[in-house]
Amino acid sequence: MTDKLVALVPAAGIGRRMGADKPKQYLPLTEHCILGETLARLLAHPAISEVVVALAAEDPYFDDLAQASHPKLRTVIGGDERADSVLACLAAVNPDIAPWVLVHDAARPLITAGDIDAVVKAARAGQGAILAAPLVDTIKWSQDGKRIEETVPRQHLWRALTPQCFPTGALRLALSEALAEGASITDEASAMERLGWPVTLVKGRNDNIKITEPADLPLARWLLSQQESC
Ligand SMILES: Nc1ccn([C@@H]2O[C@H](COP(=O)(O)OP(=O)(O)OP(=O)(O)O)[C@@H](O)[C@H]2O)c(=O)n1
Ligand SMILES: C[C@](O)(CO)[C@H](O)COP(=O)(O)O
Repeated sequence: MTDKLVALVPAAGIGRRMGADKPKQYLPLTEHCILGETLARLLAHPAISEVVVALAAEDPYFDDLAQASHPKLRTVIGGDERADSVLACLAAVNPDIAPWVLVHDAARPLITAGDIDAVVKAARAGQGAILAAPLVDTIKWSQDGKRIEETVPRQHLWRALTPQCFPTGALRLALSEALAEGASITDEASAMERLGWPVTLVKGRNDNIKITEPADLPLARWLLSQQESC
């Protein structure tokens, strides 16, 4: 891997669905909180030269993290939506120096070096790639969330995960345009898809969960113990 690769970490969310007394990324997980564990893994990866983290304005927690003063780490102020936070990170990256970025949710602390390598390799072999997981359940469509309208074929459906790896300049353009046009953008690939950009799917590990609700915390701790015994 030759070109400089910068990791962008949106970490400015409030964790509404977690319903804790602080944003979920600061809840304890290992010896680190969720964000600390995510950053420790990204900072330890040899292909990642820098990590840019988007934080909420006046975040009172970040400075207490062990990783806060790491020389490879920079912080920016995030925005109202995840895409605004990613765009704020992108504004801090020079595409001439770092032509590729790797966007990874703070809330996915179980990311492994192997999955990072796989998505970066696929991205560079094409024009961008994301980790994803094929759906394994039978899928129902319901308008009102009560009565089933139909069963949807699942064979072409995937769940988008992170990291997602794209050329820096193209991603900045795609996100800026999408937000300017009021599109709902919940991951980087969806901004690139709007421009007809080819995005490669890379099957990721099942343990790369996004910690979203209270039950995800004990699950994440158990998955972590299984990674440690691998
Ligand atoms: N304005 C926002 C919203 C989200 N995020 C980040 O985007 C990632 C994925 O978002 P999600 O898991 O949905 O986190 P929250 O938005 O905090 O959760 P909720 O939707 O339950 O409030 C998280 O690392 C979160 O901190 C962000 O940087 N800026
Ligand atoms: C990017 C993402 O992690 C893909 O699964 C996810 O879309 C971000 O979380 P959100 O709940 O959609 O903001």
